[in-house]
Amino acid sequence: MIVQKFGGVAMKDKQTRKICIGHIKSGLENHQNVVVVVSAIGRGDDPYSTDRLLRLTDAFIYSKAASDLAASCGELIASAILSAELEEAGVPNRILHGIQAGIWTSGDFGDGTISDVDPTMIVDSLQESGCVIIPGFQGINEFGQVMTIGRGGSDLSAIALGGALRASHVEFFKDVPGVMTSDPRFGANAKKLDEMSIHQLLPLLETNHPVIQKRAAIYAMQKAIPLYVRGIASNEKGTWILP
Ligand SMILES: Nc1ncnc2c1ncn2[C@@H]1O[C@H](COP(=O)(O)OP(=O)(O)O)[C@@H](O)[C@H]1O
Ligand SMILES: N[C@@H](CC(=O)OP(=O)(O)O)C(=O)O
Repeated sequence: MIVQKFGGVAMKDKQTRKICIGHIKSGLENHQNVVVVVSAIGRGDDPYSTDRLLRLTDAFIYSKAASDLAASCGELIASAILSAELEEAGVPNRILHGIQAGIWTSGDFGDGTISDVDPTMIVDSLQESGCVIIPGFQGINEFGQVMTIGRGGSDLSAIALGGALRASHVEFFKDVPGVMTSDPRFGANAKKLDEMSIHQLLPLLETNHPVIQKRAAIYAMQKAIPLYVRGIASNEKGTWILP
């Protein structure tokens, strides 16, 4: 089995989600079981993006718990939409969230830490349907409250699930063809790397907009989980990041 993670850009609209569904179908053909981790749709001012949800009221400064609950809805909405569009494309699937997904968190609202992953319900669901969708960026604390796990945290959700499920690897679908020598937005000379170690990746994550969340990469290094970063829009080979 593999874990596939689709971020806000991949989930942007029905056209891009059609491409995601093509990748999920290929994942199912090649690996039988696919756990799909999704982020909230779009970026910035897009209606259901994380930034937009966090701006729903300035009163969120008085309740981090309420702010986290609102932010977590972006990934829930994205999961529901992708689930329906997968069914439309003939791919049966299940969504698990909250306590069902077994991602336990601790620490501060807005920046929770994954303390444990209990994949029991995911494993059970995979027996019924090879495709299980998990909303990224969130977990449940010991009091049953929803917590988010830091911006870009769906990468961490995907990697933590990959570790707990012993996935052969975790795939990330990005708006770049793979990990490049530098952020291609800031220079045309950036070259795609075919393979690297997680250790070699870490310095490239010291930026405001890293290709993978740094905390997620460190988790993958500690748990020795192989990662594959590839472009959404093509079948061009991406970048293998090996532990
Ligand atoms: N070394 C790098 N190689 C490729 N992309 C990079 C690199 N450093 C930063 N990036 C940025 O990472 C972005 C992709 O990550 P991100 O937007 O977080 O994906 P997601 O949609 O999954 O959240 C690219 O658009 C690019 O600007
Ligand atoms: N939606 C959350 C979590 C996330 O990981 O998003 P993305 O995969 O689109 O970077 C955020 O914006 O921080």
